[in-house]
Amino acid sequence: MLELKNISKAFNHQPVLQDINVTIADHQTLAIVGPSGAGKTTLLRIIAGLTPADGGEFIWQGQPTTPQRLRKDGVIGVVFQGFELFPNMTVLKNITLAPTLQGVPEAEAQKRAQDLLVQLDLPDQAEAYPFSLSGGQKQRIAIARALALNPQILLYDEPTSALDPNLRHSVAKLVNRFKADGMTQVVVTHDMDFAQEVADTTFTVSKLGGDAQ
Ligand SMILES: Nc1ncnc2c1ncn2[C@@H]1O[C@H](COP(=O)(O)OP(=O)(O)OP(=O)(O)O)[C@@H](O)[C@H]1O
Repeated sequence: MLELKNISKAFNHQPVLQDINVTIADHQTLAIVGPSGAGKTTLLRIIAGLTPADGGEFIWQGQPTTPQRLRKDGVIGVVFQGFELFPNMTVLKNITLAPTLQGVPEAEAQKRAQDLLVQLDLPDQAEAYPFSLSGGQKQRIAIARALALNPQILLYDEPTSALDPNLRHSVAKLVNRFKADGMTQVVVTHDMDFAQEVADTTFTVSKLGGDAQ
């Protein structure tokens, strides 16, 4: 369980998040929803250790921690909204790069990547480059890349927004399949139908400080 207590964040003295208290329960899916500009992505980036909070506490399995430490320890994996695959690398290399940089032997990283590709229904794409893949395939590669580091919490930023609307249900099925396998997941989304399909708990971020300038 990861607890966030009194998390706050401002950009240019404009408060975006104030006193956010939310618990990410083990083996469940938390949906973070709220209006555009409310700070959903900012909250996800704070949890991922990509944006520092201005204040607040993080408690992981009962112990105080920081998101930067969780990220360093491989607790958290992130699937970015635009997938952010490396365009000059094959699918296989996209998935094995981070584990090999962390010292996992190449052969072992490749074996895990191949297993993930099978699991995600992309067994024949290992040597393909991202440009040749559909949006749905790119997303599954981005998920495989995040899973390659064996995270305990998987975060997704707007997983349906870059996809054809009719893929929404297949993404929801995937998220629910991971949950059945015991994964803890956090999904930032503005898509309430999607949130309803996947979430055990929904956390609404309210808009502070008016519209972005
Ligand atoms: N790096 C930054 N520098 C300055 N302002 C930022 C930065 N990142 C986000 N903001 C501002 O913080 C506010 C919240 O942005 P954020 O992207 O977290 O909202 P969101 O709820 O995810 O919105 P959307 O649903 O439109 O993606 C916005 O006003 C945005 O302009």
